[in-house]
Amino acid sequence: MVTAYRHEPFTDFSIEENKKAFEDALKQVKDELGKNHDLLVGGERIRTDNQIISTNPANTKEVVGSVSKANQEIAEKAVQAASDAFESWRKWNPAARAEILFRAANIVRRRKHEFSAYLVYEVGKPWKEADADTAEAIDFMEYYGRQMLELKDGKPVESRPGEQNRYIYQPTGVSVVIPPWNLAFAIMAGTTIAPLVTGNTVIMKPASNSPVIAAKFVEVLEEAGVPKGVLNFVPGSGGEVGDYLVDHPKTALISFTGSRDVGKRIMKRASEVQEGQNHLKQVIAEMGGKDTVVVDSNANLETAAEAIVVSAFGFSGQKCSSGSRAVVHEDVYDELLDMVAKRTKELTVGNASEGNVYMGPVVDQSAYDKIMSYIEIGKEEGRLVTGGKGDDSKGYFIDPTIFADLDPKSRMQQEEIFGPVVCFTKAKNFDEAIEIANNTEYGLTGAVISNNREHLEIAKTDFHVGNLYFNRNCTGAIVGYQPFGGFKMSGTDSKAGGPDYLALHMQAKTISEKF
Ligand SMILES: NC(=O)c1ccc[n+]([C@@H]2O[C@H](COP(=O)([O-])OP(=O)(O)OC[C@H]3O[C@@H](n4cnc5c(N)ncnc54)[C@H](O)[C@@H]3O)[C@@H](O)[C@H]2O)c1
Ligand SMILES: N[C@@H](CCC=O)C(=O)O
Repeated sequence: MVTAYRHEPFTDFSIEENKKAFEDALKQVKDELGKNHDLLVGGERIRTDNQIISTNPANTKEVVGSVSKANQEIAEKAVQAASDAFESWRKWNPAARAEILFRAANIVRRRKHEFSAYLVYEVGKPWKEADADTAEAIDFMEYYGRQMLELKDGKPVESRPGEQNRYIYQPTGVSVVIPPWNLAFAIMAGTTIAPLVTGNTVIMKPASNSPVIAAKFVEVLEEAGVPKGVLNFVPGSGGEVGDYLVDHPKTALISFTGSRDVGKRIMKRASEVQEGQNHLKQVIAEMGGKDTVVVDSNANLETAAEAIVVSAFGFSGQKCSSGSRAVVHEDVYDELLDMVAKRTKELTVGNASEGNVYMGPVVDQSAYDKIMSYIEIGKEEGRLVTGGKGDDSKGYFIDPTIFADLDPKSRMQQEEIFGPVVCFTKAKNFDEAIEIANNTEYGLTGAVISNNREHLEIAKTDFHVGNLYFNRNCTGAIVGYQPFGGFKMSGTDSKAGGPDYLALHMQAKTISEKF
């Protein structure tokens, strides 16, 4: 019997002992930085001349580690290894596969701050965000392990006299897992272990900004007992290795999380049936967001201000769930804008490996340049209220930025910026606010801050997002509590961390016998 699932508690860094433990972990990891990490194919470690160098975005001179880079030849070996290993792994007792996840969860739990410290160095996470990312990775292992135990004998269907019917799940095959860099541990881990625990074999191609944390997790899964060939670790360029793996005729399942454009490309390529391929590929594609916090006329404005700041600036706005739009009833617009600006000016920005801060850097030069160019667009399309400055001399720092008075159709209110920028738009009434909230191509998260029950009921049916939050921020879904995934161009609504997720990695089979 396993214990009931409960999400991993977050660390309270206001407690001196916790703060000290985290500082110790940062020191320990600092001493380890710069190591080489190998590829893993068929259980064999491979070191290549071509390396991905991962650096700290808060201090670009600091090398976090180097990771061997695969080419198409190595990718091909990985597919063959995964295909061979599938023949035995698919027959493993699902409970034994789940036990590997429980073991892995405990390995990570025992070294929790160490993994979070890697996230601080590799993607510039503030402590709280790093701690939440590691906690979510643990949650995925604990939750999916338990989900597999529930699904292992299939689901009940009716039988009739003289006829017995069964409905069971079987693994799909070779799975290609392509995670993003932002929830660098949680999403990478969750999307890797879901196909594994359901009996598929995996080729994981990490994001190039976060390959070291992925390499560390691969080590954990090996230690926990994942057999050779079942998990293959193949860092490489999206265009070269990513396309190759997506196109491969032996690929049965693709689990992608990332931007809309790459997601669309993968969907299109995966639908092409290749020579020698006698199946259709299953694709999970979770993509971007342009998420809105709607504030009603009778809202508690303290709650609203807090929700907007947390949604917009948590992890520097680099979450698909980030609330980059605030749509506010005209009666409270000016007052709320002032409150949000005041809070925003108090936020601390800096290098989280040197001390705890609210916001770290953005992830790389190209993200920095893109966000700064949106800030210029914002100055033309709206009114700069606070922020707007950046400094990339040591790391990629951008001040938390607010623009006001944006047209709902402006580029700032339509395009995913993926940085610490929130744009305010005024609405005449609640209906108009929901209409504006729905007017992008995305449909991932949204929040409504209101004390009007009727309006909340309207939002339940009319606010078209996969994750809708009332009187709170629109980020931070917890595994097993708020299954996560979006509508429209935000993706396939797979609901990671939810009860339907594992089934997407399997094929349901009906067996009917006449006696
Ligand atoms: N909906 C969600 O659950 C969710 C979660 C996190 C991030 N995101 C989205 O992810 C984006 C940020 O992440 P990102 O910058 O890593 O996204 P990205 O699309 O640039 O990259 C995601 C992954 O795809 C790989 N890739 C790139 N080109 C590829 C190709 N041609 N074939 C195969 N793989 C390829 C990358 O190497 C990376 O591993 C944002 O748009 C964000 O909203 C969505
Ligand atoms: N699941 C995360 C977002 C993942 C995307 O970046 C959240 O709910 O904030």
